[in-house]
Amino acid sequence: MTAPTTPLAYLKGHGTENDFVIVPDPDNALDLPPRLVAALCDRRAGVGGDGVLHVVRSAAHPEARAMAAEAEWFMDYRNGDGSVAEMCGNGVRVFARYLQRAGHVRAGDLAVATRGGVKRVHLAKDGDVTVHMGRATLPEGAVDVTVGARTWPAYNVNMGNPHAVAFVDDLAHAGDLLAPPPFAPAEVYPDGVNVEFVVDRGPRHVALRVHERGSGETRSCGTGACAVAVAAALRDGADPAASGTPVTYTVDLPGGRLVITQRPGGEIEMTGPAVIVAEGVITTEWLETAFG
Ligand SMILES: N[C@@H](CCC[C@H](N)C(=O)O)C(=O)O
Repeated sequence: MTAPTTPLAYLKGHGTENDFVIVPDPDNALDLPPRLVAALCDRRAGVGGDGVLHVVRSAAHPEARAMAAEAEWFMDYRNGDGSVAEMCGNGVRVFARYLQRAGHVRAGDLAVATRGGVKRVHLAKDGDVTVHMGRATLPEGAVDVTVGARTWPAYNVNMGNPHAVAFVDDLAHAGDLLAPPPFAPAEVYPDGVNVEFVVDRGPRHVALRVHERGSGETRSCGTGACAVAVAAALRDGADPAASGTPVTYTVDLPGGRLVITQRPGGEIEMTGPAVIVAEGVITTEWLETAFG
């Protein structure tokens, strides 16, 4: 793998305004060091985005080779600071939309390999995209999240990546979210955590703000919306396994709306939009500066 030194094709996309720089690289020929990812995501000196979707054939990537028989394409997701994350729910929808646009897949059902396992996706040609996100896990142990003088107990929900979900009276209580909200005990999330602040909007309808690990406050987080739906169902005593019926929450985020359904077997589905905004070329001059 080599760091790119010739013009680099990219696209820009978003899902409920969680925005991504998409870098197609089917043969995994590019080295994308954290510094380059962070430079691409820079909103003033780069393209701008909450993260990078590196599009690679599963067979060409050491982390995805074992999934190649099930899913031809691997979403190598990176946060805006260049760090690697296990999963990105909005990213998977945008990734699928890119594959459709590039002619790699048709509308309908497909599979995408991620570090969080293979995700089944249903892709409508001009409509929303549904991702089968798998089951949440609920690691043991109480967690508190603090902003200023306020501290809340949080639900610890893992969607392949870690989330701390705090129900608050007012989304403004989350403050400016310019830094990761402190949590305790520190050892619960040794690799950091995504933190969601949630208010009720009505029956099975919530709204949230999120501070994402590695990206800061974003306009949406798909895994975060799923974690919030799981936490809300626990709080509300809405157990799909016990009732034998699916439980659906509407989740409003600053950048749009996601609909999250938990099936009786625990499987979670997320539905929402996925948009390709632009495509272009990163110049050699800029790449030299980014590596300079
Ligand atoms: N925005 C994503 C989550 C991206 C990864 C997250 N920041 C992490 O580090 O776990 C989503 O839509 O799920």
